[in-house]
Amino acid sequence: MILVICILNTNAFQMATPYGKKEMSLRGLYPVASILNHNCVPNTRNCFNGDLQMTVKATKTINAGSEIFTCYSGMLWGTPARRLYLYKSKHFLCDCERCADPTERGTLLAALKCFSTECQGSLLPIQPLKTTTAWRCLECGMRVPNDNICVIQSALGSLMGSLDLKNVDELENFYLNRITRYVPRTNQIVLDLQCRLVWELGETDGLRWNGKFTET
Ligand SMILES: C[S@@+](CC[C@H](N)C(=O)[O-])C[C@H]1O[C@@H](n2cnc3c(N)ncnc32)[C@H](O)[C@@H]1O
Repeated sequence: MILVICILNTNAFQMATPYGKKEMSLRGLYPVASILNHNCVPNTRNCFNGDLQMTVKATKTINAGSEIFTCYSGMLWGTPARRLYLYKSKHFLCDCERCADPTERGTLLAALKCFSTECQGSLLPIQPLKTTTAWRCLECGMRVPNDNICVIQSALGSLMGSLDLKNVDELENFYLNRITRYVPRTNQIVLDLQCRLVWELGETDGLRWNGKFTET
């Protein structure tokens, strides 16, 4: 008899929270859960107990006969980031409803600032399921070729890579004073910074939430 065991997620997954110092990188073998297909709006979430046993819990009503989905990628990543990750690590291009919606259900997670200096609008992919799609400003309609978008995305990646994520003052300063010069507040980078800051300010000794973290 051949027993086939699938690895649910070949990437190290994090216990507790991806932002905390208590995080551990582990790999797990979960043969039943590994059967689940991916959707960017999944109807389940994975929970782990202290013995690392996994429970798959429904997050909404799942009618009989409907497919049970998990999410292989980050839930708060924008469509280009999710699709690239899924393609590189799982070898498929997701074409779910969320990926097909340029606004991602109005969340604008991948939005970039319009290239026109007179415009305050957000750029979004015109055809998000096409990897080389041009982007267009929701406000002024300006069309930007995909190559130019890639340059900005790569520069943002380098900018984020240069940040010391453990330095709360640096993170806070970057969040309050710099990042929104480059991307709209809806962008996944802003959300990620907010989550990191909430975690660090809430959980680090001496940095308890004290009104220091204020929106401007
Ligand atoms: C962990 S397996 C999932 C179970 C697999 N569908 C099976 O039948 O054994 C992961 C693989 O399933 C496929 N897959 C999962 N979700 C998908 C989706 N939304 N669209 C296309 N392929 C998907 C991809 O080939 C991916 O690498």
